[in-house]
Amino acid sequence: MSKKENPTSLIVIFGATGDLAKRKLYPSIYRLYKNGSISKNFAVVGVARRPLTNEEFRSNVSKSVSSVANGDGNVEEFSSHFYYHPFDVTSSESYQQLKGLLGDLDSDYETNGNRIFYLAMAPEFFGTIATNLKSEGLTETDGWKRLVIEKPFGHNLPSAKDLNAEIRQAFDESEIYRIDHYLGKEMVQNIEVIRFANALFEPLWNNRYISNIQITSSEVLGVEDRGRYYENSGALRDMVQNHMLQMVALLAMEPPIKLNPEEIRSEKVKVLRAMRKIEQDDVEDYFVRGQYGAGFVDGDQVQGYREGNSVDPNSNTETYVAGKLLIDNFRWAGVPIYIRTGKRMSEKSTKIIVQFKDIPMNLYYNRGEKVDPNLLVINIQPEEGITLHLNAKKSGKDVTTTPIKLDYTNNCIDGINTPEAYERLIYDAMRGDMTNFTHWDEVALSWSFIDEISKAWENTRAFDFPNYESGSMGPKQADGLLEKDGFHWWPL
Ligand SMILES: NC(=O)C1=CN([C@@H]2O[C@H](COP(=O)(O)OP(=O)(O)OC[C@H]3O[C@@H](n4cnc5c(N)ncnc54)[C@H](OP(=O)(O)O)[C@@H]3O)[C@@H](O)[C@H]2O)C=CC1
Ligand SMILES: O=C1O[C@H](COP(=O)(O)O)[C@@H](O)[C@H](O)[C@H]1O
Repeated sequence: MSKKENPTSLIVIFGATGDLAKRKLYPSIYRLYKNGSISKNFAVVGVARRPLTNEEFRSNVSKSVSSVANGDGNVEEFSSHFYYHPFDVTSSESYQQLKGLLGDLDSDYETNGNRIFYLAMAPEFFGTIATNLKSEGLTETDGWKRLVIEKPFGHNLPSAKDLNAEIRQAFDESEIYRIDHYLGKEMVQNIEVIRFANALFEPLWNNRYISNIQITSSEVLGVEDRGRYYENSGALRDMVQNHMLQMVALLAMEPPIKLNPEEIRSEKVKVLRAMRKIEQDDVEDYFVRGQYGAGFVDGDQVQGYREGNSVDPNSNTETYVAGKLLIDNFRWAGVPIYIRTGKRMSEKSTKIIVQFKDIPMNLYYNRGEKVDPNLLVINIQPEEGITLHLNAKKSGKDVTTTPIKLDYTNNCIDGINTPEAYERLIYDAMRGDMTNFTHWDEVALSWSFIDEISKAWENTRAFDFPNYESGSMGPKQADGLLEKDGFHWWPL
């Protein structure tokens, strides 16, 4: 990993007029620029088809960073580093002109030939772009070259393998940065620290003391205008294959011998390998799917998934998934990890709840008192922090118990302004730190787990769809998953 703190580079963004570039990438690069994390020796080249001049492009970039710039006077200076190069990425001839532009900018901005190619476009273009970058000589540079790839990385294991083989013709694995933006979130990165820097937790982090783990990532928004993409994806591919399984891997991995990308990835891979594969015939016992119908969100009536743009009125696509995962290794045998994620739920929230086993004998039972289990809650978003649920004595003369909470909230501490996930990840890609990007082995193992479930769901219609109302916490059947093991989703 490079130790350089102010990296210099050209960043070529394919998909420069798209939603992701405008909403996430430009504001993140601006924040890096504003807080001095990247040197002034950088330039960004935007690629997309629509005809824009450099001036029009810069003005669009300025608009998209205005919400994070808060009226700062440096937005124009920032936007002056942006260049626009319109072409259709499927036409190989246009890459030669781009090559010329990059050569000029390399010398104008003294970027030492360092290049990031950021693919923020529909995945069907990923392979073509990588191939053309190589065949047209854009990857021949005096500095380093890196390919940053957005999700989804394939649609299933065979297509992911094909894509990987295609991009590996042009880039080495050590140059491929597969984005999973959850790995850039402050509290997802904190999982390792909470586990490995606290004597209080690490000795208890196993099947002797933990009864189950629950990971919930709920969204209030529906599928909006992404119906075309989502119809081919569903919640399983959109959220579980990547973000949810990455959180599982971080929660369950063994302590790495060193905090370097290779060692961390190797431990995550072992977790994914140990995850019990679910055969198609058994999917119903472990997974529940849902699709939202009409309902109310913040008091407003909203339509169901099937009424959305570019969605089949009889769609079989799931907008909600709950599942029970088992990791068959020494540490985790017998501890279910429940996951759930969905759109149009009652709140936007991502949380991990670690439920500890009950104490061997409850001295307070005799008095008819129930003692709650200890819970460690890792709040990923919107609040960032941890809450520890304990039991203590209720104030007064009698010895009775009361649940108490120890809370740590990042957002409440003055001066803490945690970087956006994309801000961190772009910075890491510029510094050459691959820790928070997914290695091919992780992608492949995740797909091989997910493929069995998606095959089972594609082969059987969900006759009860839509089976949850917009604004609810998902289908009732998801409660059954935990109830049969004697647990329930914690409503925290
Ligand atoms: N939007 C989001 O919040 C998220 C997006 N992603 C991923 O990021 C990627 C981009 O998503 P998003 O920004 O939403 O997509 P958009 O549809 O908003 O943008 C697509 C971009 O690709 C350009 N484009 C399309 N076809 C061509 C072509 N043949 N040649 C050159 N440019 C082309 C479009 O510009 P033009 O029409 O001018 O050619 C546009 O700039 C996808 O892989 C998506 O899965 C991942 C997580 C979140
Ligand atoms: O990757 C994706 O993530 C978002 C949810 O991300 P978050 O950071 O807002 O939790 C999800 O809406 C989208 O469908 C999916 O593609």
